[in-house]
Amino acid sequence: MSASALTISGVDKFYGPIDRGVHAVQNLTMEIGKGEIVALLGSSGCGKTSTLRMIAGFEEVSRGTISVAGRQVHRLAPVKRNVAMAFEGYSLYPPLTVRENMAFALKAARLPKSEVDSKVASIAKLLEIEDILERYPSSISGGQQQRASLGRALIREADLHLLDEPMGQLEPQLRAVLRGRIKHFIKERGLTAILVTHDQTEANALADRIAVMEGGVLQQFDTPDRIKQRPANLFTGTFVGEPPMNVFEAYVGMNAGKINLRLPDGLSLDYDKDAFSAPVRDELLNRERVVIGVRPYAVRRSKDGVPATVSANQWLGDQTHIAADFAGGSLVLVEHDRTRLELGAPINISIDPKNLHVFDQASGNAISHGMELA
Ligand SMILES: Nc1ncnc2c1ncn2[C@@H]1O[C@H](COP(=O)(O)OP(=O)(O)OP(=O)(O)O)[C@@H](O)[C@H]1O
Repeated sequence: MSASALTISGVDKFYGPIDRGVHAVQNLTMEIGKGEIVALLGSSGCGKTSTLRMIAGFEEVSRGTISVAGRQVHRLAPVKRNVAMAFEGYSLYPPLTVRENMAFALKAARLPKSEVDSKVASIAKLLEIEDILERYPSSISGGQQQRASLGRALIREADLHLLDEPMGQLEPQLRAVLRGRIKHFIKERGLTAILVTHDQTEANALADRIAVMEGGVLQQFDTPDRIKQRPANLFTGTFVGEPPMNVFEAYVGMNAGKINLRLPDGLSLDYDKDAFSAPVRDELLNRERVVIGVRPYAVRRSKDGVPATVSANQWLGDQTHIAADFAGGSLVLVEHDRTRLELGAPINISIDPKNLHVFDQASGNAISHGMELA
């Protein structure tokens, strides 16, 4: 990795007294390289905004340290951190026009007027807000305010750009266009950006690495592909990916030379011993119970598979989502063709062992992904 743009070490955030208040962020440690785009992804209340606000300096750190570009900043005022932030609540200066809001930091840094004008013009074009530059924040829509706030952050030269739900108010089409442009803008200039989002499409599209958070705890910090292919635990496995990963509890056994994963309702997935690598096989056979997971795209129908009953069937225009009652629960499979299956129809499903994710039943931590140990 290139030089560190941000180092967070053992950071805790309590709202209220330390060790007694709300423990919003728990022992967070992460390092972000210069030029990286990182998404903090998680559901509401997972601690992502608290993390961003501690980096910016709008919330105090209860414990631990934060360094930006090699300089400890967690005790400094926000203006001393050389960090630019676009806020979810926009926080534009009401008495200033959109142009003045965007130019504010550049003027304060005494950049020549011609340079300020050309920077404002190019970012306004990028964000499609050229027509509202002379308007005041109170007279523009929420989506326009959001883009103005984003422009005000991106225009600055800073060690770190923090973007809090930067496109939450925008329509899907505009959001998709801007995502591409913003990523290009950030990469072209070698900026380092951290964005907070609960939208995994946004995280996948923009970020080099995604930090998945839940309950104030960092669950996994990795590339989008690795998070999909090698989820660290049941939480990331089921949180990231659409439709979500199917999961079932299973008893592990060995019968007639086969490894059996016994599911509720007397069903069993049976695999040749050699279907798994020796280390994975050993880990499996060392346990009585596990949780198995399979992505809906990896479930196949096959004549000699395990029986299930269709409970829903939806054609989405480019793929079919089939839900089936299976092993005392529900299983979703995705097929690329238009599949005509009546509700209540019997099907048989099979799961290739290379697509099987296995998790520890007690901790939820991943044991194996296909052939490889986690
Ligand atoms: N000022 C505050 N006082 C007390 N508790 C707070 C405060 N701000 C946040 N919290 C709590 O801290 C936890 C983390 O909140 P945070 O806003 O960081 O989560 P988030 O993942 O960004 O959520 P959202 O997506 O809804 O903004 C939540 O339980 C929240 O209720």
